[in-house]
Amino acid sequence: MQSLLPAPPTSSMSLGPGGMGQSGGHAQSNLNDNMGPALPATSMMQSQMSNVSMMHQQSATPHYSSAQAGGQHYQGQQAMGMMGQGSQGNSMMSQRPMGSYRSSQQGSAQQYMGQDEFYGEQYGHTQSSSEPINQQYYPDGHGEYSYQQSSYGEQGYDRSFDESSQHYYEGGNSQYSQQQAQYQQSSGQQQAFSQQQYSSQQGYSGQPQGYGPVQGGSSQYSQYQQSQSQQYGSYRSSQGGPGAQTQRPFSYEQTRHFVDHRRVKLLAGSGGKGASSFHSEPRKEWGGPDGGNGGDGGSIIIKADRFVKSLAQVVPVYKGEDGESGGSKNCYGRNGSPTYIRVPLGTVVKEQGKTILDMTEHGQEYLAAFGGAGGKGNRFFLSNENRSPMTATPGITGQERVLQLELRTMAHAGLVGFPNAGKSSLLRAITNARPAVAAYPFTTLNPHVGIVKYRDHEQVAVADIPGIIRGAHLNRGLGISFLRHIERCRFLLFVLDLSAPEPWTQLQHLRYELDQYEPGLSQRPQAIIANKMDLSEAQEKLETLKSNVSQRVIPVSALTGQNTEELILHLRELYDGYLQGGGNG
Ligand SMILES: Nc1nc2c(ncn2[C@@H]2O[C@H](COP(=O)(O)OP(=O)(O)OP(=O)(O)O)[C@@H](O)[C@H]2O)c(=O)[nH]1
Ligand SMILES: [Mg+2]
Repeated sequence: MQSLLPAPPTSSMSLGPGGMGQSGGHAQSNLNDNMGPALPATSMMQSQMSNVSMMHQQSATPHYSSAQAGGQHYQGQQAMGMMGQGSQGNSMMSQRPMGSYRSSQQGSAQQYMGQDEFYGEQYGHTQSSSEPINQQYYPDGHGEYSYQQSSYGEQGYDRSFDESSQHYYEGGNSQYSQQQAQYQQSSGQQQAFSQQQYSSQQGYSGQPQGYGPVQGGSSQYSQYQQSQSQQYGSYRSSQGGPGAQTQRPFSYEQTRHFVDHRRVKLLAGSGGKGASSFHSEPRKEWGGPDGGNGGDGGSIIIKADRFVKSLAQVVPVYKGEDGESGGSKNCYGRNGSPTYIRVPLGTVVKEQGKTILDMTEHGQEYLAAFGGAGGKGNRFFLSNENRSPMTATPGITGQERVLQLELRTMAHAGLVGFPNAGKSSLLRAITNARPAVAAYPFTTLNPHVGIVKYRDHEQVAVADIPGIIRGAHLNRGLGISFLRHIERCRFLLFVLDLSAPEPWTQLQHLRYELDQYEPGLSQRPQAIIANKMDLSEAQEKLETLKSNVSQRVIPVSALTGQNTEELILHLRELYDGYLQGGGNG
């Protein structure tokens, strides 16, 4: 069994773009093979490219140089970070005039790098480090922000620019970034571009504010703040209780981009109308009806894509392309092209609360809304009885649906514990995943997935999810919305903090919260991990803990790496048990 121990952990993944997972693409296929039918291809798609920052900059260049909008997005987000400092937002801008700074940039790639430098100036941090050690700069949660920033380049690796540019802004953030980009730009030409980009990329309409010419920084900004706070008002209510609001600074909502549920309205394209016309040419006055049929409307298709990490880029409304109208001379209208909604693997499609489909395989498609059939031209109605039909029918309206999309992380094992128990530290200790670690609660805001690789090439995916606290099922803390991510985990690793006064009560509370979310969830195959064994008081508590629980307790120290081998081996035992059980139970 000892030979199964991995050498050093070599691969990892991060679910959210905020993660710093480092697995290469090749690891994905291996894991997919091992995940069994219940866990196909899942978390693999969620892996991210290695984040050597110099490589980011290099490889980000083609992306950004090909689309200027990227620079604008990024600018907007940087500006958000600054504004996250509270009232410093404006004053910082005055320290460094953004307009002239931007206008001196020659291309988007340079803008990107320039901002990096600018960011470094402001915060004393650059993206040159692959470690998410930003907490030293942002003890109040800005670490998460900068962390997400550093993963920006990673996004560019494995997705088209459009996807990555939309990815970072949940709800109104994209609007915000556009406005901010506009705000920062002094050139009228650039402003025009920004407006155009907005309408074409985001497809929003009726958002008057922020689209006119810049009227002066402060008024524009205050206008923004109003709309932004409204947008986030609704977001907060769906995400977390009052605890969540007080725990995180304002920038948390601004920069949060991992989205695991979306409600989408789908309006498939309507069919084009049929034409009514008659052929006419010299010496052939009554040439008969020649009105062509209209084209069919474009359908809307949901497609699972392993390169998509979250539902952040899914917009609230999708409108399919309408079919073209038929024309004279028997010309048929063109069919509307299908519209694709790309979603991560593990997305569950629901309608009115009922699960319709589970998107678990890369490339899997679901035709969610049918386009309407095109109308018939008058040629269609030609018959022996009626030699000159005038009738032409309009196209049929496309199907309309409202669906809920829910992302559920797919991993073999889920780390469950109170905030600060050391879940992220543990994931770092046993895999190469690099979730942020800090001494304040709720450091982790998105699920992260790391891979434990064994010498026989088996791979076990371990998910780190945000901390759960007592009353989480009543939406305290970050609530239990994240529990949906461990719903699919085949086994649970309860991480207990042995520096807490009574770690065993933590265990009871965790089990209770899990069962409140889904009865029986806490009964999955599990191990209890007694973390922080390096502390002096831990040994004594370990004995009490062992006497209080019947399950196996594995004492470890995520900080020093002490006894993590036992954990890795036990993980493998659980995994083997899962495979023997058919791989789906
Ligand atoms: N002494 C000691 N400290 C630890 C150990 N593991 C984690 N810590 C510290 O505990 C604090 C919290 O660690 P995290 O890994 O961020 O905890 P978490 O469970 O991921 O926290 P949330 O993300 O907030 O839920 C950090 O300051 C770690 O350095 C350990 O084994 N020993
Ligand atoms: Mg954490």
